[in-house]
Amino acid sequence: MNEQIKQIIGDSIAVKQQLLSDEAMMTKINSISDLIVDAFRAGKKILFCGNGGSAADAQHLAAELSGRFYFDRDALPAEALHVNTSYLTAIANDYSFEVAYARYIKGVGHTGDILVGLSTSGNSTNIIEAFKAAKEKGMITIGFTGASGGKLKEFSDHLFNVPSTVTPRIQESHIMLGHIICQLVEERYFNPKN
Ligand SMILES: O=C(CO)[C@@H](O)[C@H](O)[C@H](O)[C@H](O)COP(=O)(O)O
Ligand SMILES: [Zn+2]
Repeated sequence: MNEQIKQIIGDSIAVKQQLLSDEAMMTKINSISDLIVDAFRAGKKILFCGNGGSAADAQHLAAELSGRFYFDRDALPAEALHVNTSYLTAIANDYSFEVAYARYIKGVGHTGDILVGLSTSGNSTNIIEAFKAAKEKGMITIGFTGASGGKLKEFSDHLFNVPSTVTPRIQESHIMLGHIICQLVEERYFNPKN
């Protein structure tokens, strides 16, 4: 029993250890954080989307920015696309779940806005459709996926493909990467004097 638990924790650490030793990953985290800061300075917003646990990650990360993270400061324009359940259930019921996020992007997306999609497989159709709609709107797309990147790779301007094929292990690294980016964005945008 304890061995199984240790195995799972070890597997999660091993994925993060790979990220830790990936210098290109450090560079990418830095440059994406700057890209998001630049977008906010230009009056743009960031949207997040995902399914299941990744929907939870999407709203978690959006709230770090729209709320507060490490210190008190003004809100940043960030939201997750699934949080309006009346919208989501109506569109899923009247059209299809596949188009729910894409339709929202068509309504609110503008050139230079950023769309972050979290999909461990990289193959969730509603996320891919959202990325296609975002590209048509001139938005910047950032994919968070598993090792292969799946179909989302093709539609991602920037890709964080975590080196694992196991959904929960990938998600655990997604939220770590997302937290790091939110911290860097908050520090760089507000430049606290401490
Ligand atoms: O949280 C988990 C598994 O850890 C699940 O809810 C998981 O997110 C769902 O099965 C998703 O539908 C998987 O979609 P995706 O990551 O392949 O886009
Ligand atoms: Zn989960």
